[in-house]
Amino acid sequence: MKLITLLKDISYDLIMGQPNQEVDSIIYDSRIKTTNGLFIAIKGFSTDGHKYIDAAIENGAKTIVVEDEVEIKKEGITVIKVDNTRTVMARLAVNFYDNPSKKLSLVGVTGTNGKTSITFLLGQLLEAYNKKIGIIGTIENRIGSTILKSQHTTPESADLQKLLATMVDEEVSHCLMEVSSHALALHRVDECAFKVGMFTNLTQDHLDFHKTMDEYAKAKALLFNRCEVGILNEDSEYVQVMKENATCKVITYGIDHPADYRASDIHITAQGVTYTLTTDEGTFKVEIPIPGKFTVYNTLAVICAARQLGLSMDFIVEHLKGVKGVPGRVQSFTSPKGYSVLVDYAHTPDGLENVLETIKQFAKGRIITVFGCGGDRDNTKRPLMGEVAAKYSDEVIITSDNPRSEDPFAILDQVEVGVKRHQVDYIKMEDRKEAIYHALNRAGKDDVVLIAGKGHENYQILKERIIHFDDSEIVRAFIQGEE
Ligand SMILES: CC(=O)N[C@H]1[C@@H](OP(=O)(O)OP(=O)(O)OC[C@H]2O[C@@H](n3ccc(=O)[nH]c3=O)[C@H](O)[C@@H]2O)O[C@H](CO)[C@@H](O)[C@@H]1O[C@H](C)C(=O)N[C@@H](C)C(=O)N[C@H](CCC(=O)O)C(=O)O
Ligand SMILES: Nc1ncnc2c1ncn2[C@@H]1O[C@H](COP(=O)(O)OP(=O)(O)OP(=O)(O)O)[C@@H](O)[C@H]1O
Ligand SMILES: N[C@H](CCC[C@H](N)C(=O)O)C(=O)O
Ligand SMILES: [Mg+2]
Repeated sequence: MKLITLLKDISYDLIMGQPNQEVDSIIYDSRIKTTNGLFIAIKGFSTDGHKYIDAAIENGAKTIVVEDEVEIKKEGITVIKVDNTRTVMARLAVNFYDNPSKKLSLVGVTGTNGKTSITFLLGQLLEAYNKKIGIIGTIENRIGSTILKSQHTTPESADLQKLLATMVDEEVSHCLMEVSSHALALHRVDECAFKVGMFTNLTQDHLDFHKTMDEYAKAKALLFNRCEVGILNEDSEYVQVMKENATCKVITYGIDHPADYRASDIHITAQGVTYTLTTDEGTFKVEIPIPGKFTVYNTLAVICAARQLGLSMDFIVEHLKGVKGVPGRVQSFTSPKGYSVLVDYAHTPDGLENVLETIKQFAKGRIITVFGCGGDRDNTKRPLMGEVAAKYSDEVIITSDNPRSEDPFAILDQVEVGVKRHQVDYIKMEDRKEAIYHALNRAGKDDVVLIAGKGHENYQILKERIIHFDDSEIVRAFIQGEE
């Protein structure tokens, strides 16, 4: 494609070279080899892409897009200067891939917790309705039955538009995408046309990045400027921020407050939830084989979205009865010794509180919680998660999550500060496998062991390397050894 075609709707200065330059790919990482690549220099949090322009040219880039003045010695290079390379990257990618989000029904889900769960549940309903779906999110990216590895919950704009274009080529009719607050703030989803946007909830996380809850909420609210219909949780204390910023039609769901889709008469057991749904279409009995009050919220959102996408209420209610749980979300195992184990992805104070509240409702014995907190992430959530774990558990084992570049023992100490706020038996065991074994060895009949924080993850990110690590695999092997 010619550079001049790509620059449609972008204001820029041509610093050197020629606008008819051929462009065969859009990249933001100099380490990628190209023939006629267009390299965009992004000022990041750890480094500045402008430093890698020579490396990008060495690897085949012929066009460079910059924010700063740069000196380029090599001949035959075209340089374009713009005000903001992140926003321009999104526009260039949309032009390069011919605006793929307009060619399918794009559903975006934002909120602190529940995004993955909602995309998986809605995906199951749409597949039952014979639609070919795409998923973009934390666990994986998926095109029909083809699974692709995901690096981020929401990809960078250039990668995202490429993925959406592949979905269009593969005749995907609906793409269900998790939209993280980082993605909204860092312009990864700029220029995407969402048919439906969904808001789950907003509780503490990512304050290392957003600094305040208000800034975090405002980032989430950006989604509701980009969609046709916004589906909002009326029970969230941040729903007003979403509404104030929404330029789309709004539909609400909730339990505690009047809403367009409202659940009442809720029953929660270890096997699942049932509730009565009231909408302007009437009253419906809903049954879902996944436990947790959050399952009520997640399915209310899913039902609203499915109605917007044209599925009938009868179809939705019938198929929700048979949905499969989401990998690593309240995934349960039973030991022949009579205790049960839940592997769950709760990694925020609210997520952990929700899953522990659910366990409390059905646990006949003691609750033993094994968890930790990720490194290089919001460190203010660590004592809060410790406090929640101690409040609901009979025993707490503080261990490592993904320590990343941090000292794992220091993270355990920060969690301990919160654990100490309640009277509870606790121990710190840095090695996560040992910690899980310790918990399982101590569990007796009717006890429930919660292993939280890593859910579906099959790796552990340490300072120097990433190792294979899978909570479910460890639990399964341990329980098999008891048979
Ligand atoms: C805060 C954040 O999101 N940072 C992401 C961002 O980094 P950045 O823009 O600061 O980039 P940088 O590393 O400083 O580099 C600047 C530029 O130089 C380029 N570069 C760098 C080195 C080189 O040799 N050549 C080169 O060209 C880089 O490609 C980049 O374009 O862009 C990078 C490239 O895509 C990401 O790897 C990086 O993710 C970091 C590692 C990260 O951990 N992000 C997490 C927090 C994240 O995004 N999480 C959200 C939410 C999770 C959730 O709650 O669901 C997600 O959507 O996954
Ligand atoms: N609606 C909800 N409200 C509160 N907690 C929830 C909700 N749904 C799920 N959870 C809890 O949060 C954990 C994470 O859920 P899920 O993976 O669906 O969230 P997410 O928004 O995709 O998270 P991430 O930010 O990591 O992408 C679950 O394992 C469960 O314990
Ligand atoms: N999407 C979240 C996931 C956290 C999962 C937890 N296991 C961790 O590594 O902190 C994040 O990137 O903050
Ligand atoms: Mg997710």
